[in-house]
Amino acid sequence: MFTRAAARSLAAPSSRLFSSSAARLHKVAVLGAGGGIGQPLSLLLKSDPLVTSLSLYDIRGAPGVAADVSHVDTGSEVTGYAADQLDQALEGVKVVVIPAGVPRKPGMSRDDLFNTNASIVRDLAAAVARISPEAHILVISNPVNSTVPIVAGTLEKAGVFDPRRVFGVTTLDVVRARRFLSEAVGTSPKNTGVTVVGGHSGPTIVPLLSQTEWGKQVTGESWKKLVHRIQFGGDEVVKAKDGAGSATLSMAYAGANFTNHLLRGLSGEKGVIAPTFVKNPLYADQGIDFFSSPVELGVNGVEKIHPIGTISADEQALLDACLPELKKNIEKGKAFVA
Ligand SMILES: NC(=O)c1ccc[n+]([C@@H]2O[C@H](COP(=O)([O-])OP(=O)(O)OC[C@H]3O[C@@H](n4cnc5c(N)ncnc54)[C@H](O)[C@@H]3O)[C@@H](O)[C@H]2O)c1
Ligand SMILES: O=C(O)C[C@H](O)C(=O)O
Repeated sequence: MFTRAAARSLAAPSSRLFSSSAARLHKVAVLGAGGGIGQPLSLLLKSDPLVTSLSLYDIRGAPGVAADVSHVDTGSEVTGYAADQLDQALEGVKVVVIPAGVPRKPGMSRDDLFNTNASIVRDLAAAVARISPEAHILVISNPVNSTVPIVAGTLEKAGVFDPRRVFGVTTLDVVRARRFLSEAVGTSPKNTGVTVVGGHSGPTIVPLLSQTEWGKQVTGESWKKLVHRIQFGGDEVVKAKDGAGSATLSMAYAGANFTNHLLRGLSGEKGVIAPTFVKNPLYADQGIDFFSSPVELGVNGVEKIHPIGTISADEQALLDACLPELKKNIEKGKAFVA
């Protein structure tokens, strides 16, 4: 289960950022570094002492972002790569974070992004398979429920898929759940752990509020409203940005946080647990072989997938609504690669 200690560490990346563990070399690439997420994410990764080298790639603007970020006074080297330099950008990388692709506008679902983003993600994954087949890939581009199976399928076709090394970044759902629950019950988000399982879109986002002492305090209509806000927090931002895109700054925070967790696991730290959307046996017997649940991260990536634990009848109903939608999204991604 997602322990309270692990929950606390998820909310406190900055305190961890400067308490380095093992001195390993971690070259991290950001593909889509010139974008709304890519730029602040690159800045946050430059501040992470576990990142020793940062490789920034985009079809436009990455060398400029790299020049800017490289002046920040931390130890890592930063290099920017132009559109025709993808292969160079991927040389020797340990971790590849992918926020490349188009964001939503009001009125769109994440699935509406599929037609554009599926091929972007597939082509980037194919390049990773060729140049750095042992890299860990963190997928941010939406729709995550489909883009992760696309990345996995692309690596599989290239003969280099290792389920321990492909992750859908669902951390923003956890970040929102902690923030919104802490607002509702008057606690500090740092002490308000929440496990969120399932996928990353509306009804596939399943917060397990009953598993915490604070979450249990929220019942009836308040529970329904809180769950709705966690599931549809992305829409709140899309609406407020009014055509200028979706969450970028909170996503960069969440993406840097999850990357830090992975790097800590890769560095040999024990007990690093975070929910993430991975190849997952929990519901595989129902044809759902990707699922987000608390995952222990270790020197090889996914070390152990934890079960979701005891849930309430209301949460079971959320899960029942999640699974068929998730299955459809996963199958769509797989069919695209096939
Ligand atoms: N997982 C999550 O929780 C989460 C949260 C927020 C946004 N997102 C998703 O992240 C993606 C990016 O959002 P954004 O707001 O940064 O968009 P953006 O348009 O601001 O930036 C996207 C960047 O990707 C680049 N790009 C496009 N094709 C590329 C390619 N083939 N190779 C490299 N770079 C390429 C663009 O040039 C651009 O700089 C969207 O799909 C969005 O839906 C996911
Ligand atoms: O809502 C979006 O489209 C972006 C992202 O998935 C989010 O949850 O903010």
